[in-house]
Amino acid sequence: MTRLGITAEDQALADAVARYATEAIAPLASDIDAHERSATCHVPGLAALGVMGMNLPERWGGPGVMPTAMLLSLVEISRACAATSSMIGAHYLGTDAVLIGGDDDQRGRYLPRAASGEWLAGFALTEPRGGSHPADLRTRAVRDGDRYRIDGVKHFISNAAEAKFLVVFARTDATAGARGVSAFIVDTDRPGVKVSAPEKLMGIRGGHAFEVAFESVEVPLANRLGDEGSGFKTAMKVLDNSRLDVAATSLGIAEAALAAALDWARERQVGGEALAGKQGIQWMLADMKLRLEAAWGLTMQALALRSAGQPFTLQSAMAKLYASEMVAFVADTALQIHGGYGFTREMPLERYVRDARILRIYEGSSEIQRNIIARIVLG
Ligand SMILES: CC(C)(COP(=O)(O)OP(=O)(O)OC[C@H]1O[C@@H](n2cnc3c(N)ncnc32)[C@H](O)[C@@H]1OP(=O)(O)O)[C@@H](O)C(=O)NCCC(=O)NCCSC(=O)CCS(=O)O
Repeated sequence: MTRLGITAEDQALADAVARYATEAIAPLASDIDAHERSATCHVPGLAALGVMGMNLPERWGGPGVMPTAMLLSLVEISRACAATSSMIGAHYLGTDAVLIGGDDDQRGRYLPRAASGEWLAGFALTEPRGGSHPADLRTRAVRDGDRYRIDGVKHFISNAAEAKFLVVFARTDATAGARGVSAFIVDTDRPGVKVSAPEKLMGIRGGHAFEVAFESVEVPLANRLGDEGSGFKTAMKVLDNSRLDVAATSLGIAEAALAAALDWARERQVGGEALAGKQGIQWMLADMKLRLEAAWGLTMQALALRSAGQPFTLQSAMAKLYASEMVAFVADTALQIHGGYGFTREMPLERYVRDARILRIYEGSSEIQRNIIARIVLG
């Protein structure tokens, strides 16, 4: 379907990613899910297409494309395998943090090798005692001359076991709330970095997430991103971006679920008539399409503002909230249309439903998005 606001160049890139996703990613999606295999097996192929650095400008190793091309690519990847998209999203969280919060020395040391797929990145903000209110985080970074010593525990950190580096948010001032949080690039091979076994997840099972303990981990001053106390704002800016990646994942799963439901409705015969001939099914399909298109609209609006360099916190929160709730409805309704077959693991519908569930939770739950929206509209 033609969408306004997409250039021929963006579309051509997304089409190349779509071909790769269909040929190389989709055939492995069910196996990755069933055996909880890491979706990082796709990193070399994705890097060759420029996807691992699509959030980065050419100067730092990216292909230098607009955010729209990146979003369309994530939609295509999610249509094939949401776990792969989630793994890429976590990589973008880490590299966006270096791009946004770092200086040119840090960008030069880390970003080109992340864009080439040689190094995987992650983003360590969430802690076991809470993820929704990161201003309360307890991980500490204590300065000692030209280095910091980091102690604390982070939870649900995607990519951690395979990441070359994590951007870790830690408290440098115990009394300053959000203004007491600083961000650090931590190489995961530093002594004292301990990564747990992967969590047992309901969905996106190939997007592995871990608890990571930091036990007196020494980090050079040269790896602090920005000034002391600037880490919270860096995290918030990164999350403005990443919530659109979650919207893209939602769109991709929903596109796949709707396509499956349409095929099934056309082919499945009940009482000598295709399901598609029944008004009850038609109304389900109409509601799915309606909500999917509304989510596209909100996402493209947020992207247009982001591309224009304008504030888009509100639009990003609305796109993430609406798209992640939309895909829950679309995936569940697609499964319903498939009846008992949709409930089997022979078909991808149950995977779509499971994969979609996290999208209402991570990178700010639906409730957090509502808080952000309400705060902004109330002024
Ligand atoms: C809901 C929250 C936004 C509320 O935050 P706070 O109330 O604690 O902080 P504020 O007072 O609003 O802001 C403090 C400070 O930061 C500035 N700020 C806030 N938002 C932005 C922004 N979007 N861009 C730039 N700056 C921002 C604000 O102006 C203040 O600055 P001053 O001090 O006044 O100068 C927040 O708690 C929130 O977003 N919570 C959700 C956290 C979340 O999404 N966690 C998920 C982590 S990542 C993940 O889940 C995936 C991990 S992975 O897959 O490995």
